[in-house]
Amino acid sequence: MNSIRVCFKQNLGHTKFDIDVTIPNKGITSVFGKSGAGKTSLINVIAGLNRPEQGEIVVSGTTLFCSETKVNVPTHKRKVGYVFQDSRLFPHYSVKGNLLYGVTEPDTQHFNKILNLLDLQSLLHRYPSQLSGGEKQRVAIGRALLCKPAVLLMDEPLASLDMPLKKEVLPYLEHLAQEIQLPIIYVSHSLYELVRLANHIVVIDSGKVVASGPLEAIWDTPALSQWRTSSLHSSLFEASLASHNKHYALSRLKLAENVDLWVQKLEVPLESKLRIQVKAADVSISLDKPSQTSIRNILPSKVVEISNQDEGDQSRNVYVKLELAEERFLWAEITAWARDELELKKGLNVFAQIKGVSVTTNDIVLKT
Ligand SMILES: Nc1ncnc2c1ncn2[C@@H]1O[C@H](COP(=O)(O)OP(=O)(O)OP(=O)(O)O)[C@@H](O)[C@H]1O
Repeated sequence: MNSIRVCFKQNLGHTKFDIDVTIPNKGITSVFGKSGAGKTSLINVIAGLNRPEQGEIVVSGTTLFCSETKVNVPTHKRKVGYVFQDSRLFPHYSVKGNLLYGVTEPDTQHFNKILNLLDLQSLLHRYPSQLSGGEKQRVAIGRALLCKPAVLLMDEPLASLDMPLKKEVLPYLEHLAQEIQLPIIYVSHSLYELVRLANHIVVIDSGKVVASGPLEAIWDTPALSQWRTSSLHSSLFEASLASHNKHYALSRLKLAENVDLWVQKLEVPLESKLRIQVKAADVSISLDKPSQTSIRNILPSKVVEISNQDEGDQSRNVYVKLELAEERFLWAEITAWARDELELKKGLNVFAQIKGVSVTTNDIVLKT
């Protein structure tokens, strides 16, 4: 009942799709994978734009497609909102006309809520040709939401925007995910968008699901690690805001029982749930507990893995995986020289050090 089940088999061109995945019925699920992996085809099956040869699609207890019982709800009756890469607004309709297109039962309260969420009031009387790319996408999202869908499908909605415009639209998407009780399935191949937006991730390759789960759990698996360049090598944590130190403008985040991290002060309420990204390059390792140091975060941990950035090249930096608590791992990037001098090996107890100033608000995303 409280999930979205997508199970189907279909041959499209050279790709043999064989998908069987269950997606949570809330928050943002990112469908992630390289170009041609099958991301768009997956959401098109949910929307009814692709009809699979075999399978079952169920959204919140409603069967949209079942090959066995011959159910195939037509697209316009599926209660599915769809936002494409390009906004696909009607050029001869004003923003208001575009927003209300497809609305069968007017609901002023809902209309005003969506206008506020996406900040569309001042655009209502403009025409698409008078809007920026980011504004067009906000209107397209509003139009999809005004039809009161049971699920919102978004196919790389930021792909056609350049970085400044992406940054302009992203906060709206973050805000939307917190404010509307609606599952969003978000196709992307951007790690940046993934970290900012996704609660859950489904990684697709050649028409098959290679990983599915909460982002923090999948982040460290081979399904995603192959996407990370060395500058993006990092650890992801779910954390809650435990306290503020107003005097020193710092906030304390709880990563696990007895594992706290001081970061630059965050303007969010206590106990907020956050996602935090700690770059491996900002973590150093000490064998003894440093006593007189400027570094605020000194976390007892154990070495569980040492991997080379480039196997066989001993001169390069290495990545050390440290266990902070059960199922809480932190990556440190150090030189091969430091690894040898500290005689690091699996099972060794060490201290991880992270500067309080190295984790900034850019590395922290509010989840609730
Ligand atoms: N209607 C179709 N007919 C034939 N082949 C198709 C059709 N739709 C998709 N395919 C093939 O299925 C594969 C997956 O395509 P899809 O568009 O779903 O990938 P994608 O992951 O969304 O890619 P991109 O990120 O480039 O949009 C590709 O090899 C594509 O050529």
